[in-house]
Amino acid sequence: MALAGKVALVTGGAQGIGRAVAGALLQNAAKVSLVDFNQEAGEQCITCFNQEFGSDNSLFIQCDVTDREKLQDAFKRTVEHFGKLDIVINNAGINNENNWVKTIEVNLTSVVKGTYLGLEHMSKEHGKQGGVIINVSSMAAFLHSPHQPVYTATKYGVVGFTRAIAEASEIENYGVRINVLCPAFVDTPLLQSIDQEEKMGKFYKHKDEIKHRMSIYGVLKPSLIAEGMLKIINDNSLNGAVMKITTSKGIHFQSYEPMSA
Ligand SMILES: NC(=O)C1=CN([C@@H]2O[C@H](COP(=O)(O)OP(=O)(O)OC[C@H]3O[C@@H](n4cnc5c(N)ncnc54)[C@H](O)[C@@H]3O)[C@@H](O)[C@H]2O)C=CC1
Ligand SMILES: CC/C=C\C[C@H](O)/C=C/C=C\C=C\C=C\C(=O)[C@@H](O)C/C=C\CCC(=O)O
Repeated sequence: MALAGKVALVTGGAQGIGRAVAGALLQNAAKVSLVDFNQEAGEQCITCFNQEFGSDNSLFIQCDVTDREKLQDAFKRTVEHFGKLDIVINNAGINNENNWVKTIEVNLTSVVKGTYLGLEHMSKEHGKQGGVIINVSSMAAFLHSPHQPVYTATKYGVVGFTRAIAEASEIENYGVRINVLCPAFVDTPLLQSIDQEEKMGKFYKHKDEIKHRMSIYGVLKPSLIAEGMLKIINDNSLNGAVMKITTSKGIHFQSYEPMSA
């Protein structure tokens, strides 16, 4: 998919990985709708993007992705503003073992909802032109974190859901490619949650073990994750792909044995 003129909706786009991929999309002449619940971060991000890329190419919509009606409205406002939707990146995520219900709502339930909303606005079954969806998981879906059991579960779930709905899209000829991206540790504000007892709960006493893993596995730059996302968007052959990004192997893909009876 050539990026110039394409319209992307990025949840959690106000900072971290979401902001990095939004900037990369704008640098490639796409237009972006940042959907984030952090009003201050969103306004600061949009101010920077408007200065660098012009005021017609970015939109910030304050929205908690766990509020289904507001998320539905954010998609609707994005299409009303830019006239169409081509790319959806379900990126918003949290690390909160102390409020694991919220963690499931943000990291998994909202990714499912965002995927279905993306299909509503891009799928041929709704008379639309097609598109691409990227759901953000984690390397925690391959190397589970004993100190983040619910976070780990949500990221496993994102991989499984994405692989399944991608095959459904192929079978039903939706015209929408759906892929999942699994980064290792990335240098974003999310990492601060490791030091926050209100986020780690009873696993807080293990924070140094997580930091030890980070020292072993390294910490990636958000720009490399953005590079992986653009690779997925630009490669029309990718559907149901599980991209992994690690310091040891860079951007690579998980392979799976063909399904057999
Ligand atoms: N930072 C890391 O080490 C890794 C992060 N990831 C995943 O990447 C994604 C992005 O994470 P980061 O950029 O690192 O985090 P971040 O905390 O820097 O940015 C996340 C953004 O999502 C927004 N957000 C959180 N909950 C929201 C909600 N309910 N509604 C709307 N917006 C919400 C935040 O306001 C923030 O702007 C997450 O799904 C995370 O699990 C995956 C692997 C590694
Ligand atoms: C507060 C931050 C919380 C979570 C951050 C992130 O979502 C969690 C990451 C968990 C595990 C990261 C593992 C990283 C592994 C590597 O970097 C690889 O180099 C290890 C080598 C092989 C992995 C085997 C494989 O590729 O399947």
